[in-house]
Amino acid sequence: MSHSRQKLVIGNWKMNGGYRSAQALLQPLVTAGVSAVVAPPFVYLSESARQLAGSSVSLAAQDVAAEAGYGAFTGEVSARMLAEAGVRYVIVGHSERRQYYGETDAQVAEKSLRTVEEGMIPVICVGETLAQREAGQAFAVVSAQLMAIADCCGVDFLAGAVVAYEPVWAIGTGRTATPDDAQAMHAHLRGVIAGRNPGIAAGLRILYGGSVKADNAASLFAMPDIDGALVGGASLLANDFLAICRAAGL
Ligand SMILES: O=C(CO)COP(=O)(O)O
Repeated sequence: MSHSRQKLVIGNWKMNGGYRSAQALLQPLVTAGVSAVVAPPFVYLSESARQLAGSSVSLAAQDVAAEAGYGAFTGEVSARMLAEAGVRYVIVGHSERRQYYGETDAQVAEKSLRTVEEGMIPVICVGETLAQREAGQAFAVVSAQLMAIADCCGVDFLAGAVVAYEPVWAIGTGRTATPDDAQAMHAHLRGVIAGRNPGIAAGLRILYGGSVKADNAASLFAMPDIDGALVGGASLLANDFLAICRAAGL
């Protein structure tokens, strides 16, 4: 059974931007009327929401607190605050958070739950390291990361989520997974979810991330199980990001 999934392209600015460049990156997207999603750093979210009001561009946050509501958690930003600021998607479990800040699958699951509780959509990131790929463990590692979320939150939870496959060795390295390699992983993940619930698997959007550029986006998007992209470096170049959105038909 074929299932039409709307493509999704998210620009993850990471810890980049600057107040002026944030404005300069958003304006061409607004003018172009493209249905893209951008994830600026927390401090730019409110101002970005004002700039994007009435446009087809949506906002994502790069992380969220695992704790709900408000409370004494210095330095944390809660899902409720993000929702109030006009955020629609939240990136959770990015490999940089897992690697540098020790985020666990359990924390990623909690953050995903908080996101949905506040009416937003979690973008759950999974991906293997180069050592894991070379050891032939890529499929096992990545499906375990995804199933940890499904086990904790329930597989039905994925109906309101997006998954991003980002092989760690392809992030910021210029070394993109080949469309065939990415497709193989996406099909594997969809198959694992289908084992629990075929309907949810068919509707689940699985994005690819890792050195997606204007010149390789179309070949990735042509793959049947690649439903869009989570773009890092190229999302900081307005024309390149726009070209990637266009390649997705947005
Ligand atoms: O980590 C990424 C997006 O979240 C990918 O980053 P690059 O596109 O810079 O490789």
